[in-house]
Amino acid sequence: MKNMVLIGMPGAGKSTIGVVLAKTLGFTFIDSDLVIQKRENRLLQEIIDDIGMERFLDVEKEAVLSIDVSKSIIATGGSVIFRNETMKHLKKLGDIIYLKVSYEEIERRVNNITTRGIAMAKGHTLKDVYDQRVELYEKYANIVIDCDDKNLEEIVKDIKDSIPE
Ligand SMILES: Nc1ncnc2c1ncn2[C@@H]1O[C@H](COP(=O)(O)OP(=O)(O)O)[C@@H](O)[C@H]1O
Ligand SMILES: O=C(O)C1=C[C@@H](OP(=O)(O)O)[C@@H](O)[C@H](O)C1
Ligand SMILES: [Mg+2]
Repeated sequence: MKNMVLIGMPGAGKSTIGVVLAKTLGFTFIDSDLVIQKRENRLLQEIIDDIGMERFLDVEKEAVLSIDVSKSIIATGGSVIFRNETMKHLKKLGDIIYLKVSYEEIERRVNNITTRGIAMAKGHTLKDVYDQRVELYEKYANIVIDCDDKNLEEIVKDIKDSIPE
């Protein structure tokens, strides 16, 4: 059975919503960030600090390519859209669902950009990251869920309602 893949900005809710969605559908939950951390045996921020953004994206790619599952919700990291090969693999696994959240709301939620592990170019602000990524999230998604002003339960319902039969 097909999987559902959640994409979107850091702080969009991929990990928190993904686990609840999986539970209500009877699916398995996978967070690609945890796959990376287990393979590398260290935290995301430590990897990014050590090898830099570009090589982190390759580490992320290899971790995602190792995911071969069915009937699962896959929460990805926000930077997953930067490697086309990574996204091709995820597309093969299932529907790509973009959790769309306004910049203002992301800014409210993400107040630890230097420690929560964001793959961003030197000198870039969170706004630069947002503006650069939005079109990529939209390009790869086949389902877009507007998440502003909605609680977790409402978003889970919207995702379930959006799934093609
Ligand atoms: N719909 C929502 N409304 C308000 N806060 C939310 C919502 N979804 C997630 N959050 C909060 O945003 C933060 C980041 O969520 P997280 O699932 O870690 O995002 P991601 O995995 O996309 O980076 C968490 O503190 C979470 O409680
Ligand atoms: O957006 C990013 O650059 C990243 C987001 C993180 O995941 P979340 O989106 O779950 O925070 C994680 O994959 C990594 O540290 C890079
Ligand atoms: Mg997450």
